[in-house]
Amino acid sequence: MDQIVLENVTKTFTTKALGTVTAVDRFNLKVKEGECFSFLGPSGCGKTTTLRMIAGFEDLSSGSIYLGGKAVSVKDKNIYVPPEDRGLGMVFQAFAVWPHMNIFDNVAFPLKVQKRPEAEIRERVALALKHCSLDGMEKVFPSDLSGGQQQRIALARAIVVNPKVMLLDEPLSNLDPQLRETMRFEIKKLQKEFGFTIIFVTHDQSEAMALSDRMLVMDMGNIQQTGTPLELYNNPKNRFVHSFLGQSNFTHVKIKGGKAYCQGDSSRVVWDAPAGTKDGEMLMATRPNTIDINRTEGFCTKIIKRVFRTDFVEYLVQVGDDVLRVQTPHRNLFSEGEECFLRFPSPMWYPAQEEGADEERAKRMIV
Ligand SMILES: Nc1ncnc2c1ncn2[C@@H]1O[C@H](COP(=O)(O)OP(=O)(O)OP(=O)(O)O)[C@@H](O)[C@H]1O
Repeated sequence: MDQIVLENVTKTFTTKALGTVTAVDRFNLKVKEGECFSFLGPSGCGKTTTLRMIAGFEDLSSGSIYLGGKAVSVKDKNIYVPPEDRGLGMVFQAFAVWPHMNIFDNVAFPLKVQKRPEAEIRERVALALKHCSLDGMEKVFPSDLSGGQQQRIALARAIVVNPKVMLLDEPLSNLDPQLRETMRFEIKKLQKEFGFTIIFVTHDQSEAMALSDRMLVMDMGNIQQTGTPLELYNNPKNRFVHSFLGQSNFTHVKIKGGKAYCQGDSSRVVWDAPAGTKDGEMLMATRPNTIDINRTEGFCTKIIKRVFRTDFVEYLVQVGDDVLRVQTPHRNLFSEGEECFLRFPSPMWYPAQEEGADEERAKRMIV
C-alpha cells in the first residue's frame, strides 16, 4: 500500500526581497508502507518545505497529500488535517528536547497532550525508552547527556505515539561522524521493530545511500530523479544527479561518426560514443574510481599531479581542455610527469548545453 502520496504539490513563498519563489514545484511522489525514503538535494532545493507540508506545518499552494489513504491536505477542496491528527512522529535537526523536563517528561509529552491515561503513558514511555537504550534514565535531565543520548530522547519521543510515518529532517547533522553511523543503525533497527514508514531529509549523499530503500534527488523545487540508491548512482539521468551523488569528471567532447573527440585537440579520440549518438558537443561523465589508468592501452596523456590519500592515490590528468581526477589503489604507482593511458569503462553521456542549466533554473524560480 502507498503510505504517503503527494500529487502535484506546489508551494510558493512571496517575500519583499525575492518576490515569489517556487520552493516546491508540482511534486509527485508515492512512498510505500514500511519504506525508508530519502529526499536528497542541495541547500534551498525544497526538501524541508516538502516535509513540512507532509507534516501539516505548511499549507500547500496547490496539490494534494494523502497519508495511509486519507486526504490530509487537498488545496482545492479546503481539506487540512492539523499535524497532531496526522499520526506522525518527527525528529528535526535541532532536536529540541526540553531542558527543563527530565527524560520521562520529555518522552511522555505527546501522550499527555493526547490526554492518555497515566498507566498507559507509563507503559508506553517505558517501552520507547527501552528501544532507544535510555531505560533507567527517566529522571535524568537532557543537559547531563551527550548529543547522541539527547538525539535518542528525540527519537523516543517520536516513536512513543506509535507513528505510521516518521519524518526525519537532518536528524543526525549535529552529531559527530561516528555517532551518526551508530544512530543510522539505531533508526533502521527501530524501523524494523515498529514497522513505520520513514521520510528522511538530508543533503548528505552517503547518509541517504546508506539508509534508503529508495530516494529522490531534488534541485530548485523539482524532482530530478527517483530510484534505489544504486539506480541513481549507476544511472544518473542528468549531469546534476551525477555530480550530486559521488565524485564526477565531466569531459567536453565532440561526437563525430560515433567517436568522441577531444575538445581542444580535435584530432584525438577519447572514447567511443554509444551507438546512435548524434554528432555534436557532449559531456562524457566518469567517476574517478572507475577510470582504468595503465601503461599500454587507451587515451595517452601525462600525470600532472599525484596526491596520496588514505584509501587511494589520486592523479590529475589532462584530457583535451579538461583536467580529470583518477583514483586507484596504492600500487603500480605513476610519477608526476610520467606518460599514462586511460580507459573509460561505461561512461555516462550528457548534452553539453546542460551546463547553463543552473542559471536557467535560478531564473525560472523567480516569477
Ligand atoms: N517561510 C519562508 N518564506 C520565504 N521563503 C522560504 C520560506 N521557507 C523556505 N523558503 C524558500 O524556499 C526554498 C526552499 O527552502 P527549503 O528550506 O525547503 O530548502 P531545503 O532543501 O530544506 O534547504 P536546507 O538543506 O538548507 O534546509 C528556499 O529558496 C527558501 O529560501
